[in-house]
Amino acid sequence: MIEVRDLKKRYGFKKVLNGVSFTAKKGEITCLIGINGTGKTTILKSIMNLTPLHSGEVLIDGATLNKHSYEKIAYIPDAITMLPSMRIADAMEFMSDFYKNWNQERANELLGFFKLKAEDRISQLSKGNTMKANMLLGLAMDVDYLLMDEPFSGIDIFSREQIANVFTSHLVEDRGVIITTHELNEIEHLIDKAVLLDEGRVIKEFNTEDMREQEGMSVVDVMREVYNK
Ligand SMILES: Nc1ncnc2c1ncn2[C@@H]1O[C@H](COP(=O)(O)OP(=O)(O)OP(=O)(O)O)[C@@H](O)[C@H]1O
Repeated sequence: MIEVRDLKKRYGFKKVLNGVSFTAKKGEITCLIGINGTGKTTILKSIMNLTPLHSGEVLIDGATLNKHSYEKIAYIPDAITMLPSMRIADAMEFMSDFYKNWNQERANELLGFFKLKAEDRISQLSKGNTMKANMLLGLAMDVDYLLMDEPFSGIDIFSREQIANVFTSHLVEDRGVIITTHELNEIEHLIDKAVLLDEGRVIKEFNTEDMREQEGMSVVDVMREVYNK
């Protein structure tokens, strides 16, 4: 389980995280939801220790972040970090050289799943295919937890559906996923837990199935209730 405890973060004088706490379990998809600028990316970067925190802590399977944590967790940012001149095959080779938990077999399977060609150059990929290549590089890692920042942002409905399908496939299996979004349409049915954020705070955290069964409310219903106040 990933436990995020009372994260506080400022950029200069601007408070971005005002005491964020939530948990994300293995085998579940946890979705961080909030409008632009609420701090979703900052939370993911904090979990990965990519940005210094003012206070708070993150525990991965009960332990504070240490060098072994990175063998358990992969971060898929909202833009591909490989050089545009690289072919997808070069990017895969780079990952294989760099990370010992790179799984080439899964990477090859993901190529087929996303209908990508290994010989294509990153600079020549469409936006949707760039996002799929980006996801491939993260999903092919043998890790217990995946953090995905806005995987559906700005891409067409067919690519969004294709990416959504990956969540129900064995390629995600029983891993723990934290995903951020400000649009829920394609993934509402996939998520196990919703964490609603506003101005750097968690304003509601709930299990989506329980909410449906006990209150008869979808995630979008809860969002309308919470954000339209
Ligand atoms: N490096 C930085 N320096 C200063 N301010 C920053 C920096 N990075 C982010 N911010 C500010 O912190 C706030 C939270 O940003 P963050 O990217 O975490 O939000 P977000 O919820 O992921 O937004 P989006 O949905 O647009 O991706 C924003 O107001 C943003 O302008």
